[in-house]
Amino acid sequence: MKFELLDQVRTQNPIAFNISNFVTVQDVANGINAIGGSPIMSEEINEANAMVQMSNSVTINLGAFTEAQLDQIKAVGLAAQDNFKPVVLDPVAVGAVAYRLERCNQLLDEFPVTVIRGNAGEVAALADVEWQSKGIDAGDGNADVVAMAKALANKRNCVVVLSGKTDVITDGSRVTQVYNQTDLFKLHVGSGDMLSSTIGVFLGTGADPYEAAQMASLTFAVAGQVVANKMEQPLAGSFGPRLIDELYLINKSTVEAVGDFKEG
Ligand SMILES: Nc1ncnc2c1ncn2[C@@H]1O[C@H](COP(=O)(O)OP(=O)(O)OP(=O)(O)O)[C@@H](O)[C@H]1O
Ligand SMILES: Cc1ncsc1CCO
Ligand SMILES: [Mg+2]
Repeated sequence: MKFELLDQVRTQNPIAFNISNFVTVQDVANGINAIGGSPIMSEEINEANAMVQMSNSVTINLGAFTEAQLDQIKAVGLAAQDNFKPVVLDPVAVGAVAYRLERCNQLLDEFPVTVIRGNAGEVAALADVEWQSKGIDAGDGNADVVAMAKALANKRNCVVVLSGKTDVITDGSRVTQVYNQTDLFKLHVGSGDMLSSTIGVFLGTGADPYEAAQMASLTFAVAGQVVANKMEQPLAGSFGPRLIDELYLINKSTVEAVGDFKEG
């Protein structure tokens, strides 16, 4: 685990370009700022090239895209490819809506992505594995989550972060599992979006994508667990702002001390 990547994020303050969704954009922007990145959002195709060129990474969240916006998303993806900028893709609810799955797979055919971050239902859908997704949530299934994360990583030649009670990070051969967690993540809509954009910030340091995804996932999970442990009462409404505070306060020593993971 490259714990020092957290310090690198703070020193470099990478510009993290996000195509976000209107539901969670504020939490995503503040989360990026708190961990040490510099967020910028845009939905305008005419500035797609400029946005990508000035940014250190791109995070594409498919939470609430429209058909019209797909042209911008494709332009951004192709610009990232041309400019060697890492891309995180968050395939929101592709396991629950066939239209989303079709458009997401089309995008993945059109440009390469560095990391796909989704819940089990989303990863299953992209890996063609049987699973019962539920809206934006993971839903239920019996498939082996490590196997399907690896299958997707190999299919799309990228790193996959499959989030859940345990987070699975894989490049198709290596697998890391992060055990830190709190149920409060599930009560805060957009925890997953924030995890994806946090991965984008770590990728913006120029670090190896697998190592960046590992350390971003561990830092985010530890931050949530630290907040939950400090809360007098586990309340959904105050978890969100306190998570942003902890993303600001968290340091390498805390992640090293509290981090609970297995690398393989
Ligand atoms: N069952 C669970 N118990 C504890 N933590 C969880 C659980 N499921 C997910 N998490 C944590 O919640 C965070 C967000 O992951 P999740 O899988 O909920 O993403 P998501 O479904 O895309 O969320 P959202 O739609 O709210 O953005 C991750 O840090 C993950 O570790
Ligand atoms: C609730 C919701 N609907 C579309 S995106 C989103 C936020 C979680 O990604
Ligand atoms: Mg999600």
